[in-house]
Amino acid sequence: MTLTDVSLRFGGIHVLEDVSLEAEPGTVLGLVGPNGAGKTSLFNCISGHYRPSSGSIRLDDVDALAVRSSRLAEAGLARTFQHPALQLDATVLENVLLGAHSRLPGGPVSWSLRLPKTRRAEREVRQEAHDLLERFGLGWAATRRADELSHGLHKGIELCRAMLSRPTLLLLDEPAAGLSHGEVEQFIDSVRDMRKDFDVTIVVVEHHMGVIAAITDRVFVINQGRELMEGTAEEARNDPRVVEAYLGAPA
Ligand SMILES: Nc1ncnc2c1ncn2[C@@H]1O[C@H](COP(=O)(O)OP(=O)(O)OP(=O)(O)O)[C@@H](O)[C@H]1O
Repeated sequence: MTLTDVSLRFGGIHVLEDVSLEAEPGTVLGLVGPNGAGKTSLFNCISGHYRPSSGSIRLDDVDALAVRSSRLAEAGLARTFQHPALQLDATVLENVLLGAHSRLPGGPVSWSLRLPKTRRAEREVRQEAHDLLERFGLGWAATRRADELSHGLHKGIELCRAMLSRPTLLLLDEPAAGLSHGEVEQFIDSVRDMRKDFDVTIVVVEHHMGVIAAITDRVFVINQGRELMEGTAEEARNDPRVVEAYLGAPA
């Protein structure tokens, strides 16, 4: 994924100013910065929820700004949200299966006719959904209604749903927020596990610097809509400009 000179304005407010960054294939890039820095807005630009005022966004060889946002999943993009958006009255498995919509052959007509091709595809994605739930420690919850489960488990379900679309680029928005200590450990293990077995590039917004240090190859620090620095998590942690941006006073 490559962003070049991405700017975003709402009226007179400059939310992002000439942001350029690159996530190398197969790596994990952390996007960090104080509250209001523009991290979620940048995610919204990549996922097509916001249209930048200028600049370019490329996902591999796809010009993301030339594709309708509803088509970005087919181009390999998946994301999770700060507050998981689940169908609360559906089961965990049904929620995860929603992630497969961009992969299934045919349209609504072939689905309603239940053609052999669509039935076979449905069996395959069900099996994959079960495998993902097992992998992320949620196999036991497959038939439970989502509203019976905790916030931490909702985040795990959302991650399975995103992975079922077989993304090449996965955007995670504050995946560790509101998780218990044990759930944070499980999340870190899940990301390490995903890196081994899936060909996916991950960009993660996260305030929990322990998580950032544990899972990222590089971090991009943003402040007031602009790049502050880029480097390893360790370099960011020791950079006086970053400390100042977070604490609001010279280091
Ligand atoms: N739709 C919008 N209209 C107007 N201003 C917006 C809009 N979306 C975001 N902003 C502004 O853009 C700035 C950056 O917000 P953003 O949510 O991207 O920051 P963030 O770094 O994700 O913050 P946090 O860590 O608190 O989630 C804020 O000043 C916010 O008010």
